[in-house]
Amino acid sequence: MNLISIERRQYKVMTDSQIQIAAELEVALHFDASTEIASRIHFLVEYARAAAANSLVLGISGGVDSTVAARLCQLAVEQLRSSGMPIRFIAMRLPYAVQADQADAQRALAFIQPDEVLLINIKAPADAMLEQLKTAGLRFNDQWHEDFVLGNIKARQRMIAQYAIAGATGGLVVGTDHAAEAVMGFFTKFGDGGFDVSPLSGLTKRRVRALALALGADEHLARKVPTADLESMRPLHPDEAALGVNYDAIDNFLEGKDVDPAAEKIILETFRRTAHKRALPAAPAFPRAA
Ligand SMILES: Nc1ncnc2c1ncn2[C@@H]1O[C@H](COP(=O)(O)OP(=O)(O)OC[C@H]2O[C@@H]([n+]3cccc(C(=O)O)c3)[C@H](O)[C@@H]2O)[C@@H](O)[C@H]1O
Ligand SMILES: Nc1ncnc2c1ncn2[C@@H]1O[C@H](COP(=O)(O)OP(=O)(O)OP(=O)(O)O)[C@@H](O)[C@H]1O
Ligand SMILES: [Mg+2]
Repeated sequence: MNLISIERRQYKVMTDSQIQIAAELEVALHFDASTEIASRIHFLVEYARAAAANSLVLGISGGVDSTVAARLCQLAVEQLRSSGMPIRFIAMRLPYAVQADQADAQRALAFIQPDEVLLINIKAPADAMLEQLKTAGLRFNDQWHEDFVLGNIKARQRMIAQYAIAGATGGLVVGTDHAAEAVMGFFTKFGDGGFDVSPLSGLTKRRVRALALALGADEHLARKVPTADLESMRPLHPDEAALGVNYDAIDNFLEGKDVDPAAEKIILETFRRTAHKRALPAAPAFPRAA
């Protein structure tokens, strides 16, 4: 069988929804880790040059997404500096008190080798906001509800810290969103969903892990269990438990492979429900003057 017929056969089993969503999220049919690394560094280099940015800024959690995005940033700024542009990569540690997997964040920093590391503890400002909301009269259904609301405040507090540093240094905030999170709307709107450049766009989770390994990260970082780690009542709660479907199924869906019908149903329902998170703010459509 030649290459063309293999490709056609793979494409043929994709459902209409798979084709439409993979196209919307720009998931490539083919993947080669070293080509992806080169093109994503090239993107960061060209964008930062055109924007005349003095810095790239990104939070480092110890998870594989920020590990990969950060290493791409560091390699991009090194390339820019070698061509005479003064730009640095600022890695931000943004724990809420002491994070349970802080050793992994240190391990990630050792791998990334960022120009600069800034540590901001987000507990005090996040707690202060929650307290003010409660003082103003906000009531929660139960402790889980309160913890969930605080979780999104934490994600937005991290966004505030990153934009403060980017604003003060003439830099750009880097995001870690990729297709496997985007399809599920699994991010906090204007929290970790708020950024200027998105070097992992279009990748599935297994492709992010492949980039990690190709960049030289160790197996522990590359294979780490994904966690938003936003809930104080459930530290390191795995994304897959929260999503109700595993990343293998999400990746298979996006890469046009066979997916269990129950998993596909969850993915499609979640994709539709979270459309607003991938869109510009809703606005009235006024008829245009002729
Ligand atoms: N139809 C609609 N049209 C326009 N806007 C709409 C809307 N429905 C809700 N909204 C707005 O969207 C808000 C809800 O969205 P949002 O605030 O994001 O909150 P929400 O989607 O409820 O929660 C965020 C989810 O993402 C997860 N997360 C967050 C951060 C990082 C990660 C990770 O993977 O590491 C995961 C987190 O665990 C949680 O499950 C509403 O409060 C409302 O303001
Ligand atoms: N404790 C933290 N310190 C600094 N940045 C954080 C922290 N927690 C989350 N972030 C930022 O929010 C982003 C979104 O979190 P997310 O959990 O999706 O990614 P990750 O932790 O890098 O990888 P994974 O999804 O595999 O856990 C991170 O990539 C990182 O930039
Ligand atoms: Mg994480």
